[in-house]
Amino acid sequence: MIRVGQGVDVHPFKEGRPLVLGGVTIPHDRGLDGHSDADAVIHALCDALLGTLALGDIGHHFPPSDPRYKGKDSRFFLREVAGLLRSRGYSPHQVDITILAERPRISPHIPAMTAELAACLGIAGGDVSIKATTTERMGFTGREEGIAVWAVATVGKMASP
Ligand SMILES: Nc1ccn([C@@H]2O[C@H](COP(=O)(O)O)[C@@H](O)[C@H]2O)c(=O)n1
Ligand SMILES: C[C@@]1(CO)OP(=O)(O)OP(=O)(O)OC[C@H]1O
Repeated sequence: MIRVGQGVDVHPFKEGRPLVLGGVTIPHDRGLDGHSDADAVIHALCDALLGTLALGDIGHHFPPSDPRYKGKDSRFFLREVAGLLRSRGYSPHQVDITILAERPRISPHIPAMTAELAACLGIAGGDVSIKATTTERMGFTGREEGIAVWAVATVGKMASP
């Protein structure tokens, strides 16, 4: 049986922090603020994956009040979420992600991000779709106050051993 989940994450820009998206550090004059490395791509994807089995959200599993997650590489959260799904008999099948950002240009980094996410999830690169769009200078992303990410994921029941 196939199940579907969706997730959204938003982080504000902050000067003096690296910009990490999809497990990749992207050259830019500022990064995203957050308790972890603030990788909004991975956070939205974790929420989509958790949504497939109605398992709550990333903050429920990895509370921002927990000092263990301060500055944490978000690939850790993604691997943990994939493991949680597998422990319940489901594996990630396919993900589709849209990044809303006026700047920087995301498209040159999509191949590296795709490889990172596929490796964390144990799926083929062809099952990871990442897209980017500006919001034509409108709204908080258009004013470059932050970045927003939407993600959809499907998971499937694993064959019994
Ligand atoms: N931060 C971004 C935003 C967009 N792109 C790429 O540019 C194309 C055109 O974007 P529009 O917002 O004008 O539709 C889009 O198809 C993306 O491939 C990008 O790389 N980085
Ligand atoms: C990732 C966590 C980890 O403490 O913190 P943040 O980096 O602030 O990111 P957010 O998207 O607010 O999700 C909540 C937390 O799980």
